[in-house]
Amino acid sequence: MTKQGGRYASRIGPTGIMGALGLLLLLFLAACGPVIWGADASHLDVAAAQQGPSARHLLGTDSLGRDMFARVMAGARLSLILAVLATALGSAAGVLLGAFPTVLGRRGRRAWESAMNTAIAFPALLLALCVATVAGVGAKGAVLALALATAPNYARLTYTLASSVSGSDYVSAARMLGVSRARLMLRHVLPNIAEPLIVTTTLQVGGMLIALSGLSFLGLGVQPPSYDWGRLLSENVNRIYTAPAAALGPGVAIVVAGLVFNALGETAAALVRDDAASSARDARPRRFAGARRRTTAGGLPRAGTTAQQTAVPAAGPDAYALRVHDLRVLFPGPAGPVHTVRGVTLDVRHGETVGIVGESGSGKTLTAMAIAGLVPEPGQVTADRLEIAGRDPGTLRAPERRRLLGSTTAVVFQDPLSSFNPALKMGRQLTEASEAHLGLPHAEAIRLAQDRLKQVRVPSPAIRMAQYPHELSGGMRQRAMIAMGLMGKPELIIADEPTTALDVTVQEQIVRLLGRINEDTGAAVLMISHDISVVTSLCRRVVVMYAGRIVEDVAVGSLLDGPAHPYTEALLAAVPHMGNDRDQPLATIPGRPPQSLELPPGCAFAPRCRFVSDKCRGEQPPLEFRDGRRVACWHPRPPSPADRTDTTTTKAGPA
Ligand SMILES: Nc1ncnc2c1ncn2[C@@H]1O[C@H](COP(=O)(O)OP(=O)(O)OP(=O)(O)O)[C@@H](O)[C@H]1O
Repeated sequence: MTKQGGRYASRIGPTGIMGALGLLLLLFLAACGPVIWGADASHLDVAAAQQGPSARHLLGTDSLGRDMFARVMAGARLSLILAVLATALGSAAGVLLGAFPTVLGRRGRRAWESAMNTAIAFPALLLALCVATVAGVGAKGAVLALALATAPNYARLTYTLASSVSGSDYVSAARMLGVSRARLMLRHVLPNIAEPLIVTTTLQVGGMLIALSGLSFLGLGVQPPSYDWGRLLSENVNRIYTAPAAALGPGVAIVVAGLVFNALGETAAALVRDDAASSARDARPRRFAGARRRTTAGGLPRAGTTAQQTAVPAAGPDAYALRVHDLRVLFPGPAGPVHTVRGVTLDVRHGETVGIVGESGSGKTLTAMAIAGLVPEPGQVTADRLEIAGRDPGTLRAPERRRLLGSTTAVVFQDPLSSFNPALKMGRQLTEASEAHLGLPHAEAIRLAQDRLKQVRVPSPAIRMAQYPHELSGGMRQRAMIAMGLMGKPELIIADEPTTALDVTVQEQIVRLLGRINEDTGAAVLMISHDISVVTSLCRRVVVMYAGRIVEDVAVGSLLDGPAHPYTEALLAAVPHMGNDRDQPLATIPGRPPQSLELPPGCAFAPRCRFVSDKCRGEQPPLEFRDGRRVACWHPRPPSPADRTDTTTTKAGPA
């Protein structure tokens, strides 16, 4: 037995072993029951009618003298086949129905949810009885009725599971590569929800067997001369006090078979739970694993409000990899709309490296996700202008938009593990977009993927492509994610905290890799980080965000000479460096960033700023171009450090 096989066997436990043995017995009965006992089961012997148990007739005989034991054994085949058939039909219809909303818009999904909730609220057995009566009394009608009655439950389960998976980074990554909705569902969502669906289906077979027996018992299922356990029970139940064995035989068979399927389902569920727990343990060192990321569908910007901020200096129309003017993202909330990104204007030239920095919650990620069309619902995105590589994705039809984003933009997410589909090998994920968009033959797509992996210095690309994401180290996965972005010809690489989940040495390698790709391919890089020192090591320009707005946009050289916004100054002062006096506590920024719902009327940084004036509290400063940078402050700091005497930071005392 392999190591893996041994590990599973040791985790199956007594319930699983009983279930497995029971399943073998049921399979044997289904395959051989009618062959071995079929003749006895239908042999009429009126002289021996209605006998009690004896050595010849273990369970006695029925009213026509047929051997009840033989009938119970031979009846197993029809009982089991009908239960499996009804479960298969119900689950297949339910999964299809549950996957359907993924191709619907928001309104369509709402209507679907209401329809499903109504269908689920209707009692399943009552529905089955109605359908069985309408579809015709008999085995076919009973199977159809029960399949129809269980489909809505499956549909809702599939929908709920699919919705949770669609929020994961790897689905966003695949969406970003332009993978169509149907393909997303088939290759990325369904394989990852298969386990709970299989567990539910196994449990369902037992329930279905009991329900079908119930319909046969009521005379709505299997009709004579055919018989299943429910039918046998119904024919002999009137003798329960005189010859109980004849009635108890089929009853016990139903209960035992139900228990076998329950034991199998429970064992499968326990194995799935164990696997989930061990993957969670494996993932623990990745600091933010699972805490992220609200990126699923979400609209692309529509033209909306007027620009309120000063754009960066003019350049030719072809000079930009990205142009975004007055970008806004809001989420409807119980206390009114929550404005999370509030009028961001940002142009990135071809080949430029721009870093977005700011504390947690400043709107960095949502800005990037809005650009990539990945803001989760119910987020609403508007912009005066949004162009990637000179084209506005908002004006394109869905397939063209997918193609544009998939071929011109690459997104590197924070957690390299959650960015890949755990159910697919690396090779399939890397080649997917180029096969779908560029129409490359499979062999060529594989060659391209291997080239790209080499380009990002992943050793032995052919071996890596045959592995699953969890078999690669964190740094290697992040390189592979970058390679995946390079499968097209990206003009813009959006890297959302690409190093946060990695250890320090690997962080440095990834930052260097992004720099090299920028030089080699000329792709612009938009790097998001809360660590200003990581950004300055890669980027030539730094955009500082606070409370959903840009407060300073400055070249790295000028920034190191001296920041203009007190918030930028405070961020820089809070970076620990080798020159720090170890006896002194680290500098921190006093106070905390405002919540999106409680933004002050004036400058959002005012409550934490040492240079605050009445004007700051009352009026929001516009983002204005001055001294070669953009800054939103009523009291910008002098450009030269020599002119400064104050600091906005305080020293954190020892705990
Ligand atoms: N799906 C959502 N629904 C409602 N509010 C959201 C949603 N996603 C983000 N926000 C809010 O929007 C604001 C900006 O979030 P965003 O993730 O862009 O911040 P960030 O600067 O990237 O922070 P971090 O570094 O922690 O990721 C936060 O206040 C956050 O709570």
